[in-house]
Amino acid sequence: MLQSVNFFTSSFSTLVHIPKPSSTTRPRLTTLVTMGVSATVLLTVLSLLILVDHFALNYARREAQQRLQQLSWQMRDALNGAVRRATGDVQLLSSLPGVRAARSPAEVRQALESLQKTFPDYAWIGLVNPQGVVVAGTQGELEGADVSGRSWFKQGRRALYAGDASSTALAGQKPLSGAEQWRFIDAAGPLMDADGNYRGVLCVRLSWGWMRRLAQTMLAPAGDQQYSADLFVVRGDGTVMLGPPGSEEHQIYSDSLTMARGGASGALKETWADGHSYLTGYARSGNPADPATLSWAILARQPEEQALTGARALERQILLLGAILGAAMALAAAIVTRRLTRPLNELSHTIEARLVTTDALPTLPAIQPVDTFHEAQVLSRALAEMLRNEQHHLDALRGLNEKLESTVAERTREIARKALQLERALGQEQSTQQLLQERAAELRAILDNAHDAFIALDPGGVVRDWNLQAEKLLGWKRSEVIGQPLAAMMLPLPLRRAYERDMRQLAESADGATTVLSRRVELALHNRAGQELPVEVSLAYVPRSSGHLFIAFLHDISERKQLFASMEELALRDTLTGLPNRRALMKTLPEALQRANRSGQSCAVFFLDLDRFKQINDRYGHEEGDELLRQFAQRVRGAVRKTDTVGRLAGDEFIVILEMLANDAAAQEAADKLLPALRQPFTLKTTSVTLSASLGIAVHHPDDPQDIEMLLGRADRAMYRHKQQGIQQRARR
Ligand SMILES: Nc1nc2c(ncn2[C@@H]2O[C@H](COP(=O)(O)OP(=O)(O)OP(=O)(O)O)[C@@H](O)[C@H]2O)c(=O)[nH]1
Repeated sequence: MLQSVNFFTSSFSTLVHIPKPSSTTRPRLTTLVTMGVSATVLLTVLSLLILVDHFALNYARREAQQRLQQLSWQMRDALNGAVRRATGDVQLLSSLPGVRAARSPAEVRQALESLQKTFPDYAWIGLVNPQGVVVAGTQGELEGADVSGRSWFKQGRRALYAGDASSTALAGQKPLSGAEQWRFIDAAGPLMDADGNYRGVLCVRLSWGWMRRLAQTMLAPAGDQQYSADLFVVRGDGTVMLGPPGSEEHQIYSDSLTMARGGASGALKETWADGHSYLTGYARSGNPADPATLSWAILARQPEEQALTGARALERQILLLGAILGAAMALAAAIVTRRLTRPLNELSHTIEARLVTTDALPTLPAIQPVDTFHEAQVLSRALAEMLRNEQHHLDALRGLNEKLESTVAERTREIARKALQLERALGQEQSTQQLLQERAAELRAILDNAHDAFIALDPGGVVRDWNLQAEKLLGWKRSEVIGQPLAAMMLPLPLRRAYERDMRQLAESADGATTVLSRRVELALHNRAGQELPVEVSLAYVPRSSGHLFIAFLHDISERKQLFASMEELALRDTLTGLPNRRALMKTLPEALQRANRSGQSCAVFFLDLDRFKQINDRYGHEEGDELLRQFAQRVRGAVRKTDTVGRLAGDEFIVILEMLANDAAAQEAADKLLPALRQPFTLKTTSVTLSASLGIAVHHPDDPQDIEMLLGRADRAMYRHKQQGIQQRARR
């Protein structure tokens, strides 16, 4: 039963299609807007931070690299300047008359020492004679020493030369005053007299301490503020000449070194052998083609993290500032949003309050307009208008509801009626179903007890049903054949093809089905043992919704066939003598003629007729006559070959068919043998008789026409002539 619906028990929210607000699951507009604005502000600040951070770091890195590059250039220029000054001083000395035309070593020494005073970092200045022995040296050092093996002496003989002197080169000699750790820069050049004659080699030895001080000055330009960078001066073989503690006298490898050696200058970021990342400025001093210069690499490096210290500090400041700014903006957004959405909130609260209080009231409460800003004003007025409309609709719906209730009641009664009808129909359906089941059981029983075998086939020739009689007749159990193709199981091969063709035709044409199905056909099937079984089949066609069905009743006709065969046998036998009768002879004789034609060997027909047989009948009675006929037949049968045919034509007339004759005379020979045998006495029941028979011969040659009437006629006429001769002979006697 359907329940009627009262619209006026449902709530106002249902009528105006506004679902009741769920404050626990749905966030308020204020919250959403505040969260949205805050998230936007935070995202903006964060993006700005990332961008500023990225650009600040890149800028700081570039700045640091430029500083380091400039540092390497300054060091390079300082080294070049020092070497130029030393070689220039060698040239200056060689041009001084006090040196070129000195009369004593003391005079030379004086000139040398006055030069040393102008630049205290000259550790030693000396003049060497052409043999390589120091003639004069500042403070008398090394005078008399043999320096012919030194590079600067060998190179300085030919042209201006600059090179470094290691401690090993001075091994075994006392260190020069002011020298630092046995390391110097040597500048040497030839000394020529006024006439251009070679007078020896001048050497200026620059202390390494000068270079170290220069490096310190560069790294601490303001004196108290140390620039946290390392300076490397690297000789051509990669050995550090000047560098941070622990690196000197060791070889280094880096990309910047390779670049500097190639003559390039610049700055890059690279990882050094200690695994740290450095920014490195690089440059090369001197010129490899000029022996008066030092072609060394100058590297200025700074750990990347140190180079970016300032940028990192800026990064932290921006982060802090951004966080404060973001929080402030989010707070501001929340305040502004709250103020903006306040009218909407008021409207929402008003509606919620109405929704809660007016559920069961027939009249809807009014909505007060909100005038705070335009959109809220429009919204509140629209809602108020909508509510007025809804009130009209409510009134209309009330009327409709009353109509609907009566309609629903009517429909409910209608449905109850239909349900009752359906129930009855179902009851009928059940009884029909039961009837059908009973019919099916009856049919099954009929089929199983039927005298004939029953087989049902689907359109594909597959067995669908098989009764008990079919099991007995053909040998297969029902369970074995259901679902199997019939033809493959029990039809001989030639029949199977015809069967399949017929099945196809039946399946394709309904007309074909009726023509085939209206007939009874005899078939020879194979049973389970493989024996041939003659059956008479009557077919029926059962159309169904899901594919038609062929049903066949098979009747065993073995007995009928045997009876028919024995009747046919009887019809061809003479009942008195047991010999083939006239009908049989009329079938046998054409076959014998055909065989003669095929084999090419003649055959012959004897026409035999008993002489005066009527008298036997008349004198001794018919029974004795019959007996005589029987014995006569046996005697003829015994006097010819087994392959020859002996038959009784009628009364006392007999026919003998002789086949496979070697020649025409053979027939006569057979007759000559037969006739004497027939003249022997016949012992009957009451008496013994002797008689004769007349015999006519007709020979059929292979090429003769196949005319049995003509052949029998010839034999008959010959017999007649023979009989006439017999009569005449008896008359003469
Ligand atoms: N007992 C007996 N007699 C038969 C049978 N069929 C025919 N006959 C008799 O055989 C006799 C045949 O006689 P015919 O054909 O006149 O000739 P026939 O007496 O032998 O004289 P010819 O042939 O001229 O020598 C008839 O009297 C028939 O009744 C039979 O089945 N049994």
